[in-house]
Amino acid sequence: MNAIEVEGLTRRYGDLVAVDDVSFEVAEGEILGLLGPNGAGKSTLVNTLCTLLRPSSGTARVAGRDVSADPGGVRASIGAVFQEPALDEELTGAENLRFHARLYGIRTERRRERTAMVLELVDLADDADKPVGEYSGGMARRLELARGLLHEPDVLFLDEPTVGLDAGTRKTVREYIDRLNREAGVTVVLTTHYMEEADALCDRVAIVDDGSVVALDAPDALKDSLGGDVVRIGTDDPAAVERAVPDEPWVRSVTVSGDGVDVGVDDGERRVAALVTAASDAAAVSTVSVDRPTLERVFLSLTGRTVEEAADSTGGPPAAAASAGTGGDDDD
Ligand SMILES: Nc1ncnc2c1ncn2[C@@H]1O[C@H](COP(=O)(O)OP(=O)(O)OP(=O)(O)O)[C@@H](O)[C@H]1O
Repeated sequence: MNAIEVEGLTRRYGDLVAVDDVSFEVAEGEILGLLGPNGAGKSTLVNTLCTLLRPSSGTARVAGRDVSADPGGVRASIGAVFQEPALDEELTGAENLRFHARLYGIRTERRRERTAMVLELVDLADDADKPVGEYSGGMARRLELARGLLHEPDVLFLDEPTVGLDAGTRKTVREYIDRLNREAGVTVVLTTHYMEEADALCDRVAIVDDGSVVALDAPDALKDSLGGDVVRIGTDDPAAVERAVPDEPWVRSVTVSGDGVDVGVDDGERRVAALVTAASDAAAVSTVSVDRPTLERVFLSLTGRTVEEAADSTGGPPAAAASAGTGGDDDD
């Protein structure tokens, strides 16, 4: 069964169409990333699936329940971690969880068991009795992930789960998300504007731009759609190197540029030695590099804009967009 089925979903704010006729499915146990610049419509889409916003038109089923007809059923089946932290800093980690468990009507005897289990899952058992005010940003985010799992949801929604964390902590939080998915078997839908996060964590990535899903596939498949890797061979005789490129099925394209030759190949790292050997027989080779396609380049080829330009045009904050634009691990 699919964990999520979205059909023709549209959500407007007045005249503004924030989510525009979107359709997709998420399989049980999958990690789906919604990747796009600030203002693309990711939060609106997630909030609609979480029943915080009503669809303007179209349908969505989450864990087998329709968001419009059975919002209560959807809420009971999902966990959610939003951008704004929602922990009580004066309570300890364990108290925060027990409070949340009561809100969800988890029975007293089960409460203790579930709390211990989720704290273990995010490695916070030893810090359970510290006030959350004394937690680091990464620990607090891990506690939020644990809280989202307390009532054993089928689907966990995470809106920018690592935003505002430093690069090292982001990596750790990602590892926990991966672990929750594998060990708790929960389907995860997360929004992100970090290219490398989508690439590293998600089984499939939906690229969202201007309210639409413009592509949805596994990260490698999205990158492969660009035509593989490019081996760049620097030389002062590009014409000779061009002629020397072997006539093999794995060579997809050969392009001469001013000071070198770009060879499009299926698997750059495996082919680079053969290409350099052939090129060196024909001319002096000065530099060699392998350029792998990135999700950033996928975004550019699909939308004609970089993520940075797209965020500027939708009014997103430039600082966040800039870090997405480089795909780097710099802080927000
Ligand atoms: N409550 C609202 N009222 C009016 N317009 C809104 C509202 N919330 C969002 N929007 C607009 O809808 C569009 C999509 O916003 P949304 O927050 O869903 O994008 P996003 O991709 O999640 O970006 P971010 O990561 O910055 O939250 C934007 O143009 C935004 O300005």
